[in-house]
Amino acid sequence: MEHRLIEETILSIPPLDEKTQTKARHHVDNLTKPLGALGRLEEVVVRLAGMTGEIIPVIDRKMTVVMCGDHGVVEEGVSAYPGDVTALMIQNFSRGKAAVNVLSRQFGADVRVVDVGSRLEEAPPDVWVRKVRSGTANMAVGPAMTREEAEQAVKIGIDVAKQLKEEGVQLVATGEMGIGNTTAASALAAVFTEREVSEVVGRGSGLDDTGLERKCRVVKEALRVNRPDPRDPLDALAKVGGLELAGLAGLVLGAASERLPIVVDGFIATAAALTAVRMAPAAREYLLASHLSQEPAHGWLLAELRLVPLIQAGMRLGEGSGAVLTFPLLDGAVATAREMATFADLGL
Ligand SMILES: O=C(O)c1ccc[n+]([C@@H]2O[C@H](COP(=O)([O-])O)[C@@H](O)[C@H]2O)c1
Ligand SMILES: Cc1cc2nc[nH]c2cc1C
Repeated sequence: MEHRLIEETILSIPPLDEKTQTKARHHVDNLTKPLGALGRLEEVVVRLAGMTGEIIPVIDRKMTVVMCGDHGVVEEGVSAYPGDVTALMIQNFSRGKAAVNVLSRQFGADVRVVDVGSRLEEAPPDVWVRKVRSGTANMAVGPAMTREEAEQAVKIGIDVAKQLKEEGVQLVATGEMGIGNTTAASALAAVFTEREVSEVVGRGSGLDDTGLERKCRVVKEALRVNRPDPRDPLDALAKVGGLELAGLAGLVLGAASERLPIVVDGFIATAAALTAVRMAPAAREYLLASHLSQEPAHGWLLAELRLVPLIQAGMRLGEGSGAVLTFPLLDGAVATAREMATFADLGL
C-alpha cells in the first residue's frame, strides 16, 4: 500500500453525495427568506452537504494546517524577505503569535504546523516535523527536488489528512509558510494555465519594481532549464514547486478521500490545490475558495478550479489567514440551515 498511497488515495475520492445535496437545496429553498436571498451562503451549505453527506452539515471542529518549507531559489533575490524568516515564523506559530493563530483563536479553530522542508534545525515540540529535506534546491539552475522527494511530501500531506480525520476534524484549511514560495507558485501557475510568465508573477511578500523584474527572469529561467510537463503534475511539483506546496497537494487529496471539506487559502495554497486537482479531478468537489489574494495570478488559478472566493480584502499574507477568516461565514451559513424556520413551520 505505502508505495501506492498516492494512486490509492486518488482512486478513493468519492463523488459528491447528490441525493443529500438535492435535499439540502430543497431545505434551503424552504427557509423563511426570499429564494436565493442568502446568496453564496446557500451554495456553501449545499456544497458542504454534498461533501459530508449530511443535509445540515456539521463543521464544528476546524483545523488550519500550515505546511512549511524553504526554497533554494531565494538565493536569486526573488523575495523581499530573507529565507531565515521561514524558521522564525515556525517558532512564532508555535508560540501562538502569528496572524493565523490569532484569527484561529478568534473563530474557535485549531492550528497544526507541519514542517515538510524548512531549514529550521530544532523545531518546537508541538510542530509536526516531517522533513523530506532542508529546503529545495535553486530551481533556476536545476530541479527544486527529485520526483521521489515530491512524492514523499505528497504522501505526508495525505497522512496528515487521515490523522486529522481520525482526530474528529470536520473541516480543514490549507495554510503555508515559505519565503520564496510565490516564485514556485507562479512557476506552477505558468505551467498549468499556460499564461505568460509576466502575467503570473507578482510582488509576493513585497518586492519593488526591480525585484519584480528579477523574479520574472528567474521564473522564465526555471521553466527553460527544467521544462516541467504540464500533463504530469508531480513532474511540475518536483521541478519548479516546493515541499510545502507538495505537502498541501497531498493534504487536498487526503482530505477529499476522507470527504473532508477543504478551505483553500491564497495564491500559494491555490497553486497547490490546482496541482492536486490536476492529479485527481474529483478532488475539486471538496474545495471552497476563501479569498482573492493581491497576487495577480490568483484569480486565474481560481478560474481554472471554477471556484469563486467568498472574501475580497486585499490580503496577501498566506499562513491560512484568509481561509480562517471565512470560518464565521461558513458557521453562519450552516447555522441558518439548522436554525431558521421553514415556510411549512409558519403554516405556509
Ligand atoms: O497567500 C498569498 O496569497 C500570499 C501572497 C504573497 C505572499 N504570501 C506569503 O509570503 C511568503 C512568500 O512570499 P515571497 O515573496 O517570499 O515569495 C509565504 O510565506 C506566503 O505565505 C502569501
Ligand atoms: C513576516 C512574514 C510572515 C509571513 N507569514 C506568511 N508569510 C510570511 C512572510 C513574512 C515575511
